[in-house]
Amino acid sequence: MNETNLHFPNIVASNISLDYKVRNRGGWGSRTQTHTVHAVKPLSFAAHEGEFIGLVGRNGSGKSSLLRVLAGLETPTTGEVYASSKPTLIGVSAALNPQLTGAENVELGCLAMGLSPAQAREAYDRVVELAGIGEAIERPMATYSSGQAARLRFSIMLANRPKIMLIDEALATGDAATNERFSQAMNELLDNAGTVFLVNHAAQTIENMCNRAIWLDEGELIMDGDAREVARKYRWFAHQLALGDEEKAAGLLAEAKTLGAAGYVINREGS
Ligand SMILES: Nc1ncnc2c1ncn2[C@@H]1O[C@H](COP(=O)(O)OP(=O)(O)OP(=O)(O)O)[C@@H](O)[C@H]1O
Repeated sequence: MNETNLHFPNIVASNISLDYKVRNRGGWGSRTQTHTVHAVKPLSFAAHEGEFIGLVGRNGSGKSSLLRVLAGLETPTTGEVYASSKPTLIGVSAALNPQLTGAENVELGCLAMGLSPAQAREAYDRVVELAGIGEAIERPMATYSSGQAARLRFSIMLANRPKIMLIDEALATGDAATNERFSQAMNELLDNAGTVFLVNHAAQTIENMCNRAIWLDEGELIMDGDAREVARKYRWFAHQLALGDEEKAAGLLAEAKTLGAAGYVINREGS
């Protein structure tokens, strides 16, 4: 990615946070209590044209919640999101019908996303080729494996050529050839001044695909910077946790935080 292309922000998140109110049911005879989960703690960033941003963090760290706020599916508890066009969250807005064939769903999905019938017809071959599910395209979607369904859904969403795309784990299900095609499709989107957010548990995927990464832990923004640097630090942290060395992991987290977030977005533009 050419650094000089990184100019205009497509999304600005200003001091956004998200709390969920959760009702805890106690044991037999005890009263129901309500408590608050701080899924995303106040954070800010700007995401620019041409940026492919990976979100990393352990389970429950707030990655999906952040995507839902960016997509406008959750109202942030504090702060605001400004976007240059409506972000598309993969998997949510495709109103697909499991009783219909993949081919019929391509048509339905394209129309549901606002393409005209002529545009839907024009997009059809592109979508089917990108999904790469072969003859299964003529079978009802109810018969699809979860990977095939995810690939078709993903390809339909791309047919609309969204400028801001939010992807929650969708790529985890593809084989190497599919992922290669998806990566090409996304590079096209990035070259056309788009911005992509990708949640993926594999730090390696983030390192390979993204040019920037944000690391969340317990809803807090730990690091925001070069994908390679963030992914490597996160992987080392996760490795220590997996080994059961919580003290070392806590030290790495604290160190990453000091390298941290502040200034990355503002400084990198030289503005
Ligand atoms: N609808 C909800 N109601 C209440 N709490 C929720 C809800 N959705 C998520 N949470 C809580 O918010 C926190 C962040 O969850 P979130 O799904 O955003 O994490 P994540 O990083 O995407 O996790 P994972 O990697 O496991 O998918 C967790 O503590 C989770 O239990």
